[in-house]
Amino acid sequence: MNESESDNQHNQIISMLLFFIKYRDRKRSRYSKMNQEEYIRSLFAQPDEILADVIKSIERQGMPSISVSPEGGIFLTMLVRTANAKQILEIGALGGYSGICLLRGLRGEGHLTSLELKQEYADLAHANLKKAGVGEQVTYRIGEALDSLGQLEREGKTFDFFFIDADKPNYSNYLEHCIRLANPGAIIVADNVLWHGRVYDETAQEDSTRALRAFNEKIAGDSRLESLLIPLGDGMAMARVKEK
Ligand SMILES: C[S@@+](CC[C@H](N)C(=O)[O-])C[C@H]1O[C@@H](n2cnc3c(N)ncnc32)[C@H](O)[C@@H]1O
Repeated sequence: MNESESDNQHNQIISMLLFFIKYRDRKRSRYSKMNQEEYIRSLFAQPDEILADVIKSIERQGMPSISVSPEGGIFLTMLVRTANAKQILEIGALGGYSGICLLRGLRGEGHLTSLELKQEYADLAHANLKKAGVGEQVTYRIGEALDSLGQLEREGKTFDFFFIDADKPNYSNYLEHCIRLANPGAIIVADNVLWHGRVYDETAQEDSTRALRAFNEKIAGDSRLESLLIPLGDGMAMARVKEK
């Protein structure tokens, strides 16, 4: 072996060793820099083209990026399916992300009534639900959700599943309406109830924080409900309306 061949062989061995060390370290550090949310998401939230397009459409329209988290969306689908819900009420549509997740949980027949303040948001949500193949199973009611809820009560409508995800100061009012509109055994879910940890930071006293604290106390203590707060995403409160 001449000098240049020996150098070549030496370089090849070094490259193989470096490759081995890099591969070993990558395997070791797969999870090391993840937080709890990223860990859960990496395992359970599979790439989803339909939902990714919803997020892109929201950004394109300059709307706020405040859809439910991917794992929260999966949870909604599973809950609707497990509850065997047929009639669903959503408060806060935005671009339709949660609407798609809720409708995915239906076993065929069923309907989503979605309350949204802004016509242009409901229009985008409806377009996205149509693209997802569930556009026929939704009705949007535009305006203040409290007005729409009163209207639904006057019409004698009832629901099996509720998702509260709109203005935080009204969460307790929304809960009261949902209980009145609930079929026995109905499920009520509300998003963002940990409010990035502010609800248990007693120095945090903004209106939304105080309202969410009051909501958590109400849903935890209401004798008409069985309830729990699940630390998923930004916190999801969940309750089952007891049979009377
Ligand atoms: C957090 S976003 C909803 C996100 C949506 N649930 C999702 O995950 O795809 C809140 C939505 O509630 C709507 N909203 C806010 N205040 C409202 C009100 N008083 N009545 C009805 N909708 C309201 C907003 O316009 C916004 O679209």
